[in-house]
Amino acid sequence: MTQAPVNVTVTGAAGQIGYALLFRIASGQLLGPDTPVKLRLLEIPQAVKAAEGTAMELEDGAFPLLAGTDIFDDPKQAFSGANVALLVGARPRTKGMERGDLLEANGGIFKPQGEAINAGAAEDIKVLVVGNPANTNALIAQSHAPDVPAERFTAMTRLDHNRATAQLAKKLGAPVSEIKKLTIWGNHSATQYPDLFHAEVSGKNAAEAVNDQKWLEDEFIPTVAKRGAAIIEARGASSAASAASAAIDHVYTWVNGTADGDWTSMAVPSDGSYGVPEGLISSFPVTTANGKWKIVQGLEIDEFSRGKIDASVAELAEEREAVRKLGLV
Ligand SMILES: NC(=O)c1ccc[n+]([C@@H]2O[C@H](COP(=O)([O-])OP(=O)(O)OC[C@H]3O[C@@H](n4cnc5c(N)ncnc54)[C@H](O)[C@@H]3O)[C@@H](O)[C@H]2O)c1
Ligand SMILES: O=C(O)C[C@H](O)C(=O)O
Repeated sequence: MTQAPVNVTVTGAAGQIGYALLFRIASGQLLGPDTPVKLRLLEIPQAVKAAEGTAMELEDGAFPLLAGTDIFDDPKQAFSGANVALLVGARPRTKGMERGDLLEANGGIFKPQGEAINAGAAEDIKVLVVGNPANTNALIAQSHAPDVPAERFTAMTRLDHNRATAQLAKKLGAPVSEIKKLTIWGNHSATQYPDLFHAEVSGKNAAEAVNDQKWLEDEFIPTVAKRGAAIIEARGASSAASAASAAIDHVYTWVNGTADGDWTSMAVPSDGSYGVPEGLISSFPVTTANGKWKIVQGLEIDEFSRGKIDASVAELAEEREAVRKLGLV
């Protein structure tokens, strides 16, 4: 190890995504094979013991890039000096819980975490929110970190992006590596819009290669948008390894850059591009370079896509209104 370790804070470390994520971070897949990492795990007090068990297993992995693991139940300590923060721990929806209750419960998590990031994270902090409702949780955290540049707060739609890539590859019998420029627009929810009209398969337009609007509308979009629910139905628990894998992809791409001629999907604070109200944390096509993301500009949006993007963005605006009323942003 030649460079100083990068501090990676992971919340919800004893949860199922945490279990799938931490070993991949320790093995170098989050930041690259030359970057040592120090893990800072945040859990609620009742789950600290389980997190300690995971830390023992991390030790037993003898990962050359893992410079240590510390466990906290206090956000201020966990985010102190953090260079990368993966906000995975969230309050799941339970029976009888309304959306407003869920937003309020998560406000109790993401407000203090935003404040802790503001108070003590490193200058170059990059935040990825995975815990649902991810876009609005990211907005809550970002609103409570006024000294951190807003663009450092992102939410995860990479899992949706990867799901859409896999579905398209299957439909066309093409390798996933041939699929480029796919976009998820909007919210990480059933209203999200996976866009094939700008995507390419082996250099050709994906929507033209599919040439089947019925499949696109009746199968592709609902399959991708409702995949999370389908996994819960099949597994009896929400996606974990694929979510962890997407979190790795999201941060790796943010830090190491998108390939020439390609882009990825990230939920980022809108600058008003494509008519998405400023400040909403909405998914866009983005390129990344030198640790910074940029929304891809100048794409033509046809009427069909416009309607789908507007519907998902309207849901994000409603969520923002709901958390505004709760005094959370
Ligand atoms: N954005 C996405 O694509 C995506 C995909 C899958 C899952 N998710 C979401 O990710 C979240 C985590 O999923 P999971 O399967 O790991 O859940 P889980 O219930 O297995 O684990 C969540 C962990 O978070 C911890 N936690 C709760 N409050 C916390 C707090 N204030 N600080 C620190 N830790 C806290 C819990 O103790 C628990 O260990 C859920 O909200 C889930 O809906 C998002
Ligand atoms: O946890 C969920 O509700 C689903 C999850 O966001 C997913 O997309 O798999």
